[in-house]
Amino acid sequence: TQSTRPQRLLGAVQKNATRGDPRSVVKAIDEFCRHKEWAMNVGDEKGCILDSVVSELNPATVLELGTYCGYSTVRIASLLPPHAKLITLEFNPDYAKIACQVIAWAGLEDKIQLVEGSSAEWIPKMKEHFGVKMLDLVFMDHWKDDYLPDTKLLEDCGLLRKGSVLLADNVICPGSPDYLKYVRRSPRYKSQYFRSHLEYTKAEDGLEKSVFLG
Ligand SMILES: CNc1ncnc2c1ncn2[C@@H]1O[C@H](/C=C/CNC(=O)c2cc(-c3ccc(F)cc3)cc(O)c2O)[C@@H](O)[C@H]1O
Ligand SMILES: [Mg+2]
Repeated sequence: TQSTRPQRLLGAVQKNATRGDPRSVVKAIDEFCRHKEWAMNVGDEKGCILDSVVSELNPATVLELGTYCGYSTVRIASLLPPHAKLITLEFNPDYAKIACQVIAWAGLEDKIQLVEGSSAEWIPKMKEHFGVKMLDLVFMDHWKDDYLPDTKLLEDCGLLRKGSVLLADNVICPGSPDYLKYVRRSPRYKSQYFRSHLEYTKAEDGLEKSVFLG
């Protein structure tokens, strides 16, 4: 049977990256996507912006919405302090299976909790099920129409505190206009646009960083 693109991406990681070396996993995926097959990872250019936001924040608890193949999961987790935790939600079982193996290859299983399920189902369970008190960082990279409803759900579930950071990918391409309007107009957020390019292309895209003001 034909392999899928995520399966071929995993193959590139297992062939070219060193087990236990997260940066080599990130590099192997970027090479694969730049020279073999494009895939919707945040990529190396926006990835550097992601790295700087994570490093500056030094978060103890991170939530990622939309694991896909685990590229940004590995990228974020490789920068977390020793006891920090990253919970990543992915509702496509085939993608979750690939991401799980990418995360294992990077040797980051201890920092990452991959949950197979939807944001709508699991955001309300964060506190009781994972013992999460507050989220220091949320990286949004799932369906773009769900950025806004899920942000409201995070607020309603009391998961954001003064200083919590929402970092959203693709606010230009494919775009999430309703989300952008909301965080830029709301007095409860201080929002900032980091201009960049759509992964592995010259098209404009960017990340929006929004600090919750409480
Ligand atoms: C709604 N709740 C959800 N809960 C859990 N997982 C969810 C999810 N929604 C989606 N997912 C998962 O996240 C991932 C979805 C990502 C959606 N991303 C995009 O569409 C996207 C698309 C592009 C893109 C840009 C230009 C273009 F021409 C074609 C594609 C670039 C990106 O960086 C993207 O992130 C999948 O793995 C999906 O199964
Ligand atoms: Mg994206």
